[in-house]
Amino acid sequence: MFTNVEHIGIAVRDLASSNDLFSKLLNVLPYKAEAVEAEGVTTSFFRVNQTKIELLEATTPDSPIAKFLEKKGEGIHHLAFEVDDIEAEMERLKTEGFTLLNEVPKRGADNKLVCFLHPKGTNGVLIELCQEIKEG
Ligand SMILES: CC[C@H](C(=O)O)C(=O)SCCNC(=O)CCNC(=O)[C@H](O)C(C)(C)COP(=O)(O)OP(=O)(O)OC[C@H]1O[C@@H](n2cnc3c(N)ncnc32)[C@H](O)[C@@H]1OP(=O)(O)O
Ligand SMILES: [Co+2]
Repeated sequence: MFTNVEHIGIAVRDLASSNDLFSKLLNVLPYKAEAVEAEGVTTSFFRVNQTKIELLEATTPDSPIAKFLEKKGEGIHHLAFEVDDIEAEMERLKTEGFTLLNEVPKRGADNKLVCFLHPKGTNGVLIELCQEIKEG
């Protein structure tokens, strides 16, 4: 089940200057910075009540963020939803005809397991599913 919008992903060229900009805009400081090597990104997270903003800077030229910036410039990159059971949702969405970009949940930032859906099948919006990794 989709439970809420987990974060809005924004592709930026320079994390330091975008951190300053979003700190001024939101009047809060980022609560976390985290590199996700497998994605070739460094992320910075802001929280506004229940909503999170994830700023993403590319760390490799072949990163999805680098390609996005090349093609579209800075801007909203993806919409992430929290799900209660990512494997069940991936199965359901596959049955519904959505294209999964990874067949197995992969480790994301901010202690999550994630899966992405191809934007071609979601009206041009890159969708990310996130499930909190419960320690223990
Ligand atoms: C996981 C860590 C962190 C987290 O929250 O935990 C993240 O969120 S990391 C975020 C970065 N990682 C990803 O985005 C992984 C999933 N993305 C991909 O697999 C690719 O970026 C993909 C398949 C969406 C696009 O791949 P690529 O750019 O190589 O292909 P094309 O350029 O041919 O694009 C195909 C088609 O899709 C359009 N496109 C690309 N990116 C986006 C986007 N972010 N939103 C909407 N549409 C997008 C692109 O324009 C092409 O359309 P066309 O009409 O053919 O131009
Ligand atoms: Co994300």
